Amino acid sequence: MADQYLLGTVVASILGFLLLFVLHSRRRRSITAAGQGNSGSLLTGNGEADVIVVGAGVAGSALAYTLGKDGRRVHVIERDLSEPDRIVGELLQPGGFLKLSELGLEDCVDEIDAQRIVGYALFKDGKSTLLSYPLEKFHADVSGKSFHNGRFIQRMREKAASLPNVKLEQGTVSSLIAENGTVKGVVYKTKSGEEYKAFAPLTVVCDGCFSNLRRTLCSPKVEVPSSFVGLILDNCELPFSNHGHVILADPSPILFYPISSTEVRCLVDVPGQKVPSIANGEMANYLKTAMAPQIPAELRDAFVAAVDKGNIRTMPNRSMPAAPHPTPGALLMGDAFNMRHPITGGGMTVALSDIVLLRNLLKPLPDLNDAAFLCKYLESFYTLRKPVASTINTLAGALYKVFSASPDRARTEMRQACFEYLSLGGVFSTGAVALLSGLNPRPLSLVAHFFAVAIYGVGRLLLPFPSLTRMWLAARLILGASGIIFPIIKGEGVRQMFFPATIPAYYRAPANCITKAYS
Ligand SMILES: Cc1cc2nc3c(=O)[nH]c(=O)nc-3n(C[C@H](O)[C@H](O)[C@H](O)COP(=O)(O)OP(=O)(O)OC[C@H]3O[C@@H](n4cnc5c(N)ncnc54)[C@H](O)[C@@H]3O)c2cc1C
Repeated sequence: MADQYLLGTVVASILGFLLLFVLHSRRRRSITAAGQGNSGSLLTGNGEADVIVVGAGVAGSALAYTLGKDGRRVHVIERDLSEPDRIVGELLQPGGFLKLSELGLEDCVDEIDAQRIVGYALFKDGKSTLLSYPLEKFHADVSGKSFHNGRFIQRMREKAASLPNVKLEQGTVSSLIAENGTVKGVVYKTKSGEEYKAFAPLTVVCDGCFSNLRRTLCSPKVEVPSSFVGLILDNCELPFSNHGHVILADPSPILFYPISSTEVRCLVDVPGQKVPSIANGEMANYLKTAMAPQIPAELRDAFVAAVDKGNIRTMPNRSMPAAPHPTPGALLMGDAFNMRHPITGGGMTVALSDIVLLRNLLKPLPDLNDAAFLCKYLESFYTLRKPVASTINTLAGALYKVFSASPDRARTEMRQACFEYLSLGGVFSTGAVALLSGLNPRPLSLVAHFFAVAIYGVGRLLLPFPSLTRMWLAARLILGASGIIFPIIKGEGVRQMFFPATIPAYYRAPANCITKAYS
């Protein structure tokens, strides 16, 4: 009897101990309220987060919020949680704002002194033309938004971190953890130098244009056609308020747009891989002697004052077509995945559009644990994103070339034709601006407008009296236009860009896919 009593006590103690242990470890596993910079040790061990997001820039913070809102447990690891101060991502196109709204993040442009942008003013050889975004069909709030990039990102980080199932932690991810070709998580270091591992069924790498982690997940073919040199003009009035300003300068364009109620961002494009040195004054000299004379008179003094003030920043303009290696357990997003020349300010629109698509694809999945299935399932993501992403990418590459000066006479004619075509107004400018703004990113419309510009250029050359020289120039113009656009389209993938209908229905319909996979 005493033995039975003793045995009962031991069994009860063991059960009690096990129960306490389970309860304790469950509490440890729950993801802590975000934004507190909690120790990463809470999240080591498989299955404790559903998704790890590397990088909380534009893409990472928007993704963390949207997946968190859908009930996923998200662990975001960001190298630096302080407010970024950079010259990138300061003008969100109206199409990007619509995507931001779809994600429920539209209030992130509130209270940051963001400016409403309703179109562009294009300047060439002392003439200007206004190109309005076709916003008539949209709610009054919809427009382009320009702001300090860091303020916008902090708002999105705060919003993601306000969800109880999102943990936002400061740390630098050094590598992905892979087992038998499947990514299981990441290794990261905190600010104090401690190294941790975090595991999740899905790791989304959003570590931006200088990504160190993308190498195993894609074949990066990065090109750097030019750099932007950034200045801030204080307390100056733009010739056309609430408009982005594009100056078709020589050798390449200069942009102006407001980023707050008192500041105007100026980005001067410098072609090639190298920029004049800022340290020895070469840059200031270049800006004042070569660029300032090409700037509209209303802005020149403020431009020179900004150069003299000395806060000159540079950033390489990179382009990289998306070339993923679909890998179980991991995905690339944002600039780590795909880049285009920033002349059209399309990067954030593509990133946000990709996030909306990914969110929609993941929504019906009850869990993300079957890495092989998820990887196969998400192959559709790469195809479905093409019409939007490739249109914006192709337009950026093509417009940068057309807007840049060239010693080639045919290219000079194409540049002039483009300015005049856009100045025609009506369907000619609206169609092109609808593409640029991300409001109607359709590949066929892009090709139609591009060749309409070329044909307009041919008309300028041949009418009213064609000569042999002009006919030859017109032929070269058409060849030059084809030489600009077709290689970019080829890089983007012709079939996926123009024939998305050829995607097997299996991939296009998440619901079918799940029924199939789980039946
Ligand atoms: C000069 C220039 C101007 C531009 N202007 C515009 C514009 O006006 N409009 C527009 O739409 N687009 C613009 N773009 C493009 C736009 O900036 C990008 O498309 C956008 O910022 C991409 O977002 P992202 O989240 O991928 O990268 P980012 O916003 O750069 O975020 C990457 C994040 O990852 C973090 N990170 C990096 N490595 C690690 C690591 N190892 N571990 C943890 N965290 C890490 C970084 O700290 C950063 O916070 C511009 C680009 C350039 C170069």
